[in-house]
Amino acid sequence: MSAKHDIIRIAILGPPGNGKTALVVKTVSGRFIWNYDPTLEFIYKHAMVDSESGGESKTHEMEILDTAGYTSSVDMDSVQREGYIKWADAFVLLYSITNLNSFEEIQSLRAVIVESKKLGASIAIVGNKADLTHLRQVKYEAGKEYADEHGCLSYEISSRTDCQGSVAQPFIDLCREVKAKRLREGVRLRRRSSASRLLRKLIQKKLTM
Ligand SMILES: Nc1nc2c(ncn2[C@@H]2O[C@H](COP(=O)(O)OP(=O)(O)OP(=O)(O)O)[C@@H](O)[C@H]2O)c(=O)[nH]1
Repeated sequence: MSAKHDIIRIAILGPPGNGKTALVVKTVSGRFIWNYDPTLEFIYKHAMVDSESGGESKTHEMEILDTAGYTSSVDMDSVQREGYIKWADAFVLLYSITNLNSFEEIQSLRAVIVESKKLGASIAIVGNKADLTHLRQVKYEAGKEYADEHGCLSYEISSRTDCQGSVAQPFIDLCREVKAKRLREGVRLRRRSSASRLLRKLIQKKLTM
């Protein structure tokens, strides 16, 4: 069993009806389901094999929170939203390419997350329902440009038709990013504590001279 700090917590946020539950169900079970209870909120525990991570395959253990049952980020209880943001290491902000409002909505959500997560959040901007191109309201370039501009990962997916496993990619990439950040942070903290140990020794030496 892995240590608790190896588990990556990912919250899926976004306005309703754009496929948060469909995405998480597809990712963890490989199945697409048409109808869900919109008021349910779940945490799914999942392990995902990452075969491209540095040659040998690695497993990412994650908890995925499917948030549900609110009508917009403005309506979402701010305490509840703060709770989600505090809980998560990384975020999937999900909009539908067929719904321009949903794209605007996730931009407000990103701003709230960035404001709250002082240490920097790992965020994937994900456009769902890519199978419905005839109903497209958000251009591929618009999603990509927005994500690039704000240092986020970006994807277009279809939870319905995906059969290549690409719905899993945002989760794998977020896990890689969070693990790399933790590694860098660990090295920085170790460096800082050995530097302060050295400083303490020098001061002690000076005092005893
Ligand atoms: N065509 C198509 N339909 C999708 C896709 N993903 C989800 N849907 C449909 O969109 C509707 C809403 O999906 P949900 O997964 O319930 O959306 P949600 O964001 O979880 O909604 P709330 O739980 O109300 O917040 C359902 O009818 C899904 O079947 C997709 O990639 N393509």
